Amino acid sequence: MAARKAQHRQEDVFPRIVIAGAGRVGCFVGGLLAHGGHHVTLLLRERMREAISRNGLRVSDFTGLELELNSDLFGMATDPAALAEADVILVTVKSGDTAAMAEQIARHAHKDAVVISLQNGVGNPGVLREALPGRDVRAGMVPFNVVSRGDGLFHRASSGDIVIGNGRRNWARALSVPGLHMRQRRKMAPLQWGKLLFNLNTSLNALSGVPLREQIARMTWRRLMADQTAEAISVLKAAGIPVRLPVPLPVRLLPIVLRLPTFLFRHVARPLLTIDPYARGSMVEDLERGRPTEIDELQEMIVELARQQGQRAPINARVAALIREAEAKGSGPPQLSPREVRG
Ligand SMILES: NC(=O)C1=CN([C@@H]2O[C@H](COP(=O)(O)OP(=O)(O)OC[C@H]3O[C@@H](n4cnc5c(N)ncnc54)[C@H](OP(=O)(O)O)[C@@H]3O)[C@@H](O)[C@H]2O)C=CC1
Ligand SMILES: CC(C)(CO)C(=O)C(=O)O
Repeated sequence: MAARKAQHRQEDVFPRIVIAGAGRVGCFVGGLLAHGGHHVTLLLRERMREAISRNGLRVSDFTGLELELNSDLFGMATDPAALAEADVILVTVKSGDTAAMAEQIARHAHKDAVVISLQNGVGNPGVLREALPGRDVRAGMVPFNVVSRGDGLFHRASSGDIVIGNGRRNWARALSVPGLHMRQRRKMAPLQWGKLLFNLNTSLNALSGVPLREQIARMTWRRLMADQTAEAISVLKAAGIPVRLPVPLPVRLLPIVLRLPTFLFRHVARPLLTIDPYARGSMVEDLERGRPTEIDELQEMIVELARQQGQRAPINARVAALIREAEAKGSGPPQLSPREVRG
């Protein structure tokens, strides 16, 4: 009994964290947690393990933070059996890999491990919960952008704190470390939908191939973003889905702010969000690497909801079709202009 209590106390102070699917978000978050003193194992693909073994793991961010992690500060594993040691599992695979990762968690992880989805899209926590009945599975929302700058360097290119669903234990407090802050929230769904509204631009960014900051600075792109967002907001409203943006701005004002002239837009957006020149949406790399994108979790969700409401969502449908075309071609971001995207 005393030994069990002591073990629990150990886990409270030093939880063992496994990053399930360490790519950009996973290596950045895992790197900072390890630097902050946590016991971290990156569960990752062999090609990622090799790259990190060769170059080391480095993390940087838009504030100028730069860290080089000693290899003895974190573990790496390509075998999902590594999940067995976890007290906390942070799921950072793309949505198409969630079901397979959930199966691996069900097979290897102990039942008390908390499972937190740090993914985009509103469906992933449900996929995890279905495969992991009775376990503490929480939704999470990562508002910031992480890019791989090569040679084991994972760079956070925009601002915002991670938000996770609440539960028996305040894991947000336990997992906050210098450079990485997390908050808990009771109702995650409105925030996940709000992040989805932001992520509709991730698809536009992949179609343009332009750095995110440059794209947002262009009025013609912002008008398209505004029209696409307004269409999605109207669909979500008709479906009765509450939405909360990841920045302190009422949802209905988002299209209005996007349509402001550039000098005014900058003035309004600056206190809400910092984006540095490295930022590129997470779908760009999917197209570059010929991998399936997360379009089913983004524009396709809006198109399907519109269909259910007897509405149409032509801009979202057009963007989804263009992404599918680019996926099928396999030759990377098609570098379309806003006019070409509108068709
Ligand atoms: N990057 C960003 O800026 C942001 C991303 N997000 C979201 O976070 C999630 C992760 O995105 P991101 O980090 O960009 O994606 P990445 O593709 O960079 O990382 C996911 C990694 O998981 C690996 N993987 C998949 N299945 C397994 C498995 N069973 N075992 C081990 N490794 C596995 C993938 O390998 P392989 O490719 O070989 O399958 C890949 O290396 C997505 O939902 C994304 O939308 C949210 C906010 C920002
Ligand atoms: C860049 C960001 C933060 C918003 O588009 C993102 O979530 C992504 O790239 O997937």
